[in-house]
Amino acid sequence: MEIPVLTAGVTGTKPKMSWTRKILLILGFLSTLAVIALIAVAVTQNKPLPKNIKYGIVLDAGSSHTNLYVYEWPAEKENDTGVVQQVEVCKVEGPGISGYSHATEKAGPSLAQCLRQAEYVIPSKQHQETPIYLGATAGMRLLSLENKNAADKVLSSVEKTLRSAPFNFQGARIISGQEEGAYGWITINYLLGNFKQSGWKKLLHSLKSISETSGALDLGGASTQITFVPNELSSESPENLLYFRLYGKDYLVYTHSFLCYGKDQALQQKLAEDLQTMENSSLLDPCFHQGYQRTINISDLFKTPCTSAKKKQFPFSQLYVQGEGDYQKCRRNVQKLFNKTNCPYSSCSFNGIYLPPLQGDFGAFSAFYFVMNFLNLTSEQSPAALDKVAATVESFCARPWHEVKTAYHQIKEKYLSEYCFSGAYILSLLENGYDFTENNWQRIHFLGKIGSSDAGWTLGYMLNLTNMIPAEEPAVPPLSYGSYVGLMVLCSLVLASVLLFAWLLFHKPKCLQKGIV
Ligand SMILES: Nc1ccn([C@@H]2O[C@H](COP(=O)(O)OP(=O)(O)O)[C@@H](O)[C@H]2O)c(=O)n1
Ligand SMILES: [Ca+2]
Repeated sequence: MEIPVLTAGVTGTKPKMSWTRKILLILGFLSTLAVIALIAVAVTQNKPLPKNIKYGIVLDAGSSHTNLYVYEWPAEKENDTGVVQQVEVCKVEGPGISGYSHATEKAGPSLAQCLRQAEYVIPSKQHQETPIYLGATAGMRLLSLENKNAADKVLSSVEKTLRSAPFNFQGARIISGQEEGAYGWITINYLLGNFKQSGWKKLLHSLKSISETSGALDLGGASTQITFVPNELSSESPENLLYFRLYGKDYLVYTHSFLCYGKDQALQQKLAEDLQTMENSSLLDPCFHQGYQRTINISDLFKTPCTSAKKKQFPFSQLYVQGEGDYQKCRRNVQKLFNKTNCPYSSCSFNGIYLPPLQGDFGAFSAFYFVMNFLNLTSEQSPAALDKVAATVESFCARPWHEVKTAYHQIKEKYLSEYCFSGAYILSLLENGYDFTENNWQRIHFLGKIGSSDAGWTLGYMLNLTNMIPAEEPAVPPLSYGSYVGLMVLCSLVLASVLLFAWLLFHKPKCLQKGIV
């Protein structure tokens, strides 16, 4: 059988390629190469680089104990919002540093174990560049009022120990109540992302010229702070007003710190007040559980500047406290700590201190959280109404001490015995002191942590001292690096397709010609 020979069009010599076809072919080849190169660049450049992490340490020297916090953040993003987070907290054994007034040289060494813990958490090659700060709060404020010399010695001892640690020592000092309030407010708003204004929120805010921040309520052992942005600007009491410019926005913040109104000093005040009308040494106390007993040295009760004005001669040296477990009576008892009679301003909290009308949501942390969390009253999903909170404290106070002790045997007796008083005190402070009502009660959010970081003043303090909160919004390129590369690849693909299409259009290859395909 003869095999048909296809000879049509074949002349024996190769057909000459036209110059336009050649250029198109070269262009097509080059754009394919460019696309491959761009994709390769996109893939390799977007691989996560090894993270460059920075660290900072803050010690919160509170009246009851000291906590050491380690924070970390990516070095490149120092000025962004919400990038700093807590990676470690270490609770120092023993009392707060103000508790070393009779053995001041022991204050510093008490911090050694937590410093070693920080050395372990932070890579050794970064120890030298890691700043370390210590801020002391109301316990040291009181000690310095009572015995300035002892307070100075405690701070020197603490400084000596911190200088001997391998970190970059930046100072150990007593912070003011104003700073404590302000830094607590900065911390929670930074962690809640309230300073960051992106997308529609930014547009909405610039239209309405508002910026929603959350107020801060901090309850310690020796002082308590209230800080928020009031609705109307008033210069009635300038010492309570602070001005901040953060991320391109102005904030006028009201703050006040009540020394002696932390929950431990408030209890001392209450007992000192009770003593004034006592004829013998035994006190039936409605703020402790029935069956609970405690003996208190009267001289200890009047040592603190919070009670010294009530000091007088008593015919007994010890006070025998017997629990009665009566919440209503306790509330009436505690309420006396808030003097509402004189107010030289348009409105006051108590003791003649200016307080503008409450505004917005509040984050309540430290002992506000510890106590409410113990009483199971911190659920964010179904926040309890004020009457439910009062009923819960009331029924807890009514439980006999032996029952409470058995039910919560894992909790230290000192803490456990005072939750009834603390619950009543918190309600009295918020209701009688600050005038929270059933209408705005649910705007209080009891928070322990936000993300991985504890709510408290320490983070705000570090952000401020390391200049990590810029006054102006950092200029950011309109596109992220990834989006830029992506867009480049897309453009090249479009270009390549256009070229290919042009080539097909002007130089129809045979396979596309009618009749063949
Ligand atoms: N787990 C905890 C830890 C502390 N606390 C209390 O929280 C308060 C912390 O106050 P603090 O030591 O920071 O004192 P300030 O210097 O802030 O007034 C103290 O009254 C502690 O007893 C608590 O109730 N439960
Ligand atoms: Ca505190």
